[in-house]
This record gives sequence, C-alpha cells and structure tokens, in this order.
Amino acid sequence: MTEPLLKVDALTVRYRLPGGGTLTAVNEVSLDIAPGSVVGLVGESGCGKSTMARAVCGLEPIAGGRIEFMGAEVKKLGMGRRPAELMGIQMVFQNPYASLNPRRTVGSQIEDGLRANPETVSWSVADLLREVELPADVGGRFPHQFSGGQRQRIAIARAIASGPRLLIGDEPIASLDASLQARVAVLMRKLALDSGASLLFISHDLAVVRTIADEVAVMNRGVIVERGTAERVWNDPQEPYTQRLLAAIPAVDGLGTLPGLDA
Ligand SMILES: Nc1ncnc2c1ncn2[C@@H]1O[C@H](COP(=O)(O)OP(=O)(O)OP(=O)(O)O)[C@@H](O)[C@H]1O
Repeated sequence: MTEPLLKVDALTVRYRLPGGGTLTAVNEVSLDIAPGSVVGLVGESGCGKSTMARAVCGLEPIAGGRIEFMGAEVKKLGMGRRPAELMGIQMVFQNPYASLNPRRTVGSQIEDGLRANPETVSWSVADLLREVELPADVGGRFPHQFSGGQRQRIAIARAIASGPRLLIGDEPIASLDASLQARVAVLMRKLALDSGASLLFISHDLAVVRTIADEVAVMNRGVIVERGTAERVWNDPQEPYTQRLLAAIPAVDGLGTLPGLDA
C-alpha cells in the first residue's frame, strides 16, 4: 500500500475564548490523503474545516494527535518555522485577495511561485495563465483588473506555480458566481493532478465536492462523522447529518450544461 502524503491522526485543536474557557474546534479527527488523490472535506459553517486546514499548514497549536506530511511531523508554526509553502503545501482561500498582492502584477506573482518551485520547470507565466483559461498576455495587469472568478483562477495558477505536493482549497469557490463554481472546482482538480499534487478541497457544498473528489469526509461539530468514496456518500449517506446536508441541496445540473469560464 502507498504511504499517505498527509496523515492526520486523532488531531485536536482548541481555541481559548476571550471570556475564559476553551472551544474544541477539531476533536480527534483522523484523515489520510493519498498521493495524487482529491479529498473533499464538507460540513456547515463553523464545523472546524478551516481550523483543520490551518493546523495541517502548521498555523494552529495542536492540543492532541499528530500530523505527518511526506513522512515528517508538522508542528505549530510549521516544521522549524518553515512556512507551509516550503513544506510543499499551498492554500487557495475563499477571497483571492488573501493569496494575491493587490499592488503587484499577476505575472510577477506567478513568477514568484515559479521561482519557489523546488523542481526546474519549463512552464512560463503565459503557460500557467493559459492553463487557467486566461489570455496568455494578461500578466502585466493587476488583480483589481480581473473579475472575482478570474482572480481566483490566478490565485490557483500562483499556487500551482510553486510546485506544491498538496494543494488545499479552503472554500475556494464560495465567493464565485454559482454558474462558475463547479467549473473552477473542476479546473482546480485538473491542475492539481496534472502537476502531481493531491488536493484537499474544503467546501460546504456537497454537490460540487462530489463532482471533483475521489473521497469525501463529512465534518460536524469538530468531528468527521462519515467518510467514503464521493459516489457512496452521495448515493448512500449513512449518517443523519450527511442525509440532512444532501436534502438541503437543490437539484444539480450536469457539468456539461454549465457555461464556460470567461467571467
Ligand atoms: N481564532 C479563533 N478563536 C476562537 N474561536 C475560533 C477561532 N477560529 C475559529 N474559531 C471557532 O472554531 C470553530 C470552527 O471554526 P472554523 O473556521 O474552523 O470552521 P469552518 O467549518 O471552516 O467554518 P467557515 O466555513 O465558516 O470558516 C467555530 O466555532 C469558530 O467560531
């Protein structure tokens, strides 16, 4: 059996509350991600998905359990204060401005990613822009000159440029127009897998997650309540919480009926 790329074992993360006391945001959660796979993490707002992602990047203190990435333990502040990027993890956030510097051209930011890539790659900024379905010659523009959907695709290009082994999307489609959400999610899967990375795709939207994930983990109140192949969780949910999430989803069109990515 292949060793997992990421191994989260009984992870617990707690926050100190301002008025005293603590909140257990992630409670003994275990989750493995295999190399070259896409795992969806779904659950309602506040269930602990982002906390889990931040802990994987070494950005949260770990109250219990263990995280291993590529065989090495991840501790708070990253391994010896190495940022997640150096460990080979890249995150794409809900708000692309969290990943992009509004004062620098998008080309120069993608170039930073290419320079940080530990492998010698033959891709150029133009290649990456093309990969995210943008014109190859827009590298000289600034983030504000793009639509929200285009900015998010630039953030994905920037993340992929640095050659991560694990790409984490923390609600990366939540701020996009509904008609674009599935297309951007599909693109993210394709780029991650084509570049040899695994993808942890975090979303509250089980319908979209199901279209791109091999496996789905369902989280509720800090605990993973159900895990299985995307098809199994979608067609035959075992947990009442998952059944409620599914019942709340309106009928979904096939991906083929969705419009293109020009917005
Ligand atoms: N820095 C913090 N201090 C105290 N509590 C926090 C902190 N960050 C998150 N929380 C709380 O921890 C719980 C889990 O939050 P988290 O952001 O991980 O959930 P989530 O599932 O990602 O939700 P969302 O999609 O809304 O971000 C929530 O109750 C949240 O209010």
